[in-house]
Amino acid sequence: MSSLLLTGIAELTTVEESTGVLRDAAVVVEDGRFAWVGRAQDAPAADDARDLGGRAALPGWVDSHSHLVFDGDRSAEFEARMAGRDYAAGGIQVTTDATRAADDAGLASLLAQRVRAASAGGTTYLETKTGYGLTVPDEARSAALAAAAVDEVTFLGAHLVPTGADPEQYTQLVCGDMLEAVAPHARWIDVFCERGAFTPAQSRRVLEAGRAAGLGLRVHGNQLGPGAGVDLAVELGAASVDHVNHLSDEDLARLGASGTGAGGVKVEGTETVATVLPACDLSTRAPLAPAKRLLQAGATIAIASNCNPGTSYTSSMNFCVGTAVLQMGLSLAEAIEAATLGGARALRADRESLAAGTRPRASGSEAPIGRIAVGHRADLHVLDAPAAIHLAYRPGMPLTHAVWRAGERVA
Ligand SMILES: N=CN[C@@H](CCC(=O)O)C(=O)O
Ligand SMILES: [Zn+2]
Repeated sequence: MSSLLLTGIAELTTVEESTGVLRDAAVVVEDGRFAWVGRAQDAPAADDARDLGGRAALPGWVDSHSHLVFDGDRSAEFEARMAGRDYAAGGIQVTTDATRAADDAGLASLLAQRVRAASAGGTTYLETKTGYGLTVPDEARSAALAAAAVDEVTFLGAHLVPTGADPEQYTQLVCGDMLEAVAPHARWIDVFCERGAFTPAQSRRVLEAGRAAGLGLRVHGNQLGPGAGVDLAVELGAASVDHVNHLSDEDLARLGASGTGAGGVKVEGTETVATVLPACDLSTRAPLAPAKRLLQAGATIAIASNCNPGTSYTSSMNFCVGTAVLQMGLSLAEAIEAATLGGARALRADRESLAAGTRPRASGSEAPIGRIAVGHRADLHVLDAPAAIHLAYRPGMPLTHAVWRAGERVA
């Protein structure tokens, strides 16, 4: 396999403690992984070389929360929200009806377009969820399509109790036949633990059933109001609890104690990551998740797009990171780490070997992601700017210049 030397990197944000931010840097890529990282003046020879022209580079974004398998349009719902209506979970049914009506080829094509758009925006590792099928065959179809298109698949049959269904019977279906049909395509199970969706008791049943089937746990929690999502996620050892807009002091303390920051568990790979979704908070006019306070409490945080047609119709991680800096009060370094290594931690993909009993990733790749370090997957995002702070300094500008995923140029 030939090696590639990339030089002309004015600023390289490695998200790796030992190297930090390097000026006048270079990397060597070989066999889909970083083989060398350092100052350009010290770079070894390689088979090919390319000069990036004095640009900034950073790890590819790890988008650990999206819902990309859907059809239909909900722009009218969004417009009504901008005119003052509140967001309610019930809108999920509108997308579910349109998704069920789509044929396999049409749905696969919509998904492929969305994955391409994410990739063109610097995302090199992508999770997506089911949750707009809500019948056994429709959820299995969504999971199978997702497994062919993204790196990580999450079963979210517990997204909404479909119209006309009995909540207890539907929860039973999710934990039984639906889980059995979807599990072969998925690595994770998730539940929307919220008023209007699933109660804490139903959520616990779903998560415990998923765990018994060998899936890792994720939770949508504390989005629309205070609730039991965080408590449940930490108690059951979920890899991530997402949204986290409405947190009590106890919730902050729980997430702090289960994170790898000051006073936290310090055992990487066991933390419950708090995933914040800045674009969703803007689109629903929700109070922004307290990302800075979570960090101060010792929590590990991730930033993700939550791309979906109801609450966050963007896969732009550049936008999410810029917003986290501008609106959530994170420093640039904190925001970049949350959108790269934080996402990798939320997917337990920041280390080489998978924990015993964990299912393989849909992408089949086992190289660690989220940092620019020797041995890590060569996921590189090059900006059309000399420094990464341009992500917040010039919000909304087309700053992605080039993207390498596992050593292959994808944008
Ligand atoms: N909150 C639950 N699910 C999605 C929204 C789904 C929808 O409204 O279609 C979310 O993460 O925001
Ligand atoms: Zn979501």
